[in-house]
Amino acid sequence: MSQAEEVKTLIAQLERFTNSPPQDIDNSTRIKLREASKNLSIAVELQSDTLFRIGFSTMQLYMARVGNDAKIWTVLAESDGPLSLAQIAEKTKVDPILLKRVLRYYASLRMLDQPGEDAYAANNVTRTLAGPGDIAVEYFATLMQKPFEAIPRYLKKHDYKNPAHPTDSPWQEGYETELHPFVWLQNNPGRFGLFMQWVHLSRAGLPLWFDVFPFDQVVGHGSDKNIILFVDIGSALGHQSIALRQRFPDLPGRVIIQDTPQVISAVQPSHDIEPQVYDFFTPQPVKGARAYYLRNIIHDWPDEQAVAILKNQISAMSEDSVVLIDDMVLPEKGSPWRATQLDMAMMATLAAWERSETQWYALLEKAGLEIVKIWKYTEECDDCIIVAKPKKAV
Ligand SMILES: C[S@@+](CC[C@H](N)C(=O)[O-])C[C@H]1O[C@@H](n2cnc3c(N)ncnc32)[C@H](O)[C@@H]1O
Repeated sequence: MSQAEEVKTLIAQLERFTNSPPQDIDNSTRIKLREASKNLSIAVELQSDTLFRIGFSTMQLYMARVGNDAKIWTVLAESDGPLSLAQIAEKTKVDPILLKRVLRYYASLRMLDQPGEDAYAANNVTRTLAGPGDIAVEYFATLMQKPFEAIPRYLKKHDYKNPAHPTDSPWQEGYETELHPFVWLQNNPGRFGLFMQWVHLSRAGLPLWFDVFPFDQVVGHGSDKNIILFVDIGSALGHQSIALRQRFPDLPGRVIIQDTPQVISAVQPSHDIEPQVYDFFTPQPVKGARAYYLRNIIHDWPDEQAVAILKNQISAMSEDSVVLIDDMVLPEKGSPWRATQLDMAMMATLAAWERSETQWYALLEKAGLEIVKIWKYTEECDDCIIVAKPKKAV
């Protein structure tokens, strides 16, 4: 077969799968298929394709927001079948002349399907944007817009040094503030709520850490109702602790969630979980717990603060205690794009970072901890549970 014939066959196969996406494949194969087709698409780009793809990348976000604001996504997603332009205009009150242009844009970027000249239907992207996607669009188009836009300005001004001070990053440049984002967010409760929703949503649908890490065996073995089983530090509203209780309903032991006064005051007590105000820059007050769990906490901070947080836990640990760090552990090559984008967001907002395995070993060494084992539980972000113990106790 000539290369031209080979390509023709591949195009036919890709079109077939695009029209009817394969259902009977495991998640790992689905990711490989997604990446292979995306990589191929970029590999065959002309110069002008690249310029349009990158140059217009923010347009898609703002046009997605138009779809939220004008309820185009929900109108389509709630319909049992395709709708005409007139029907969508009637329900959304968007000028039909404008609407036709907007729908044409969405169809060209597969944000909806257009099965006929005057027929528009929801696809997988539309349904995401109508559902939880509206939160993500709102988050990136509002809260993240200023720090992201400030990245080049900030880096140039700072001679391209890696941001390493928590209150000196593109966030402060973009918002013209001296406040750390967590303090800024506390002063802006509406924005804080949006941030928390995004934190939750950003991992929706991915495996949970105890799908891979055998918590009941490694941490919960021989537990009883009097032991402190799990301390969830910087827990937010405690989603992970609730999920843990739901997964191991018969595992006895106390579960404590800790966060700032503002967050803890918003917690609705449930699942026998004890909320507690705690500042992780002070020594841990809960002594001798089986597990001190930090999910997406250490990645929020540069090394100096990360070490301080970890040292504050060591002073409370007993022989049986472990630290469980739930964060990304990036490989030296081939990090997933979700992870690298989150890493740039950490740089832009918190002067913080997602760390590679080498960097985790170095950081924990500085904090006086030794890594016992790293359990990877997502392919999308290389999320891992790092099990660590104080150096002397290993
Ligand atoms: C990125 S969120 C992670 C939340 C949660 N662990 C999760 O993975 O969903 C960081 C959390 O750290 C909390 N936090 C920030 N500074 C803190 C401090 N000094 N002491 C305790 N919690 C703090 C924030 O309120 C927020 O809930």
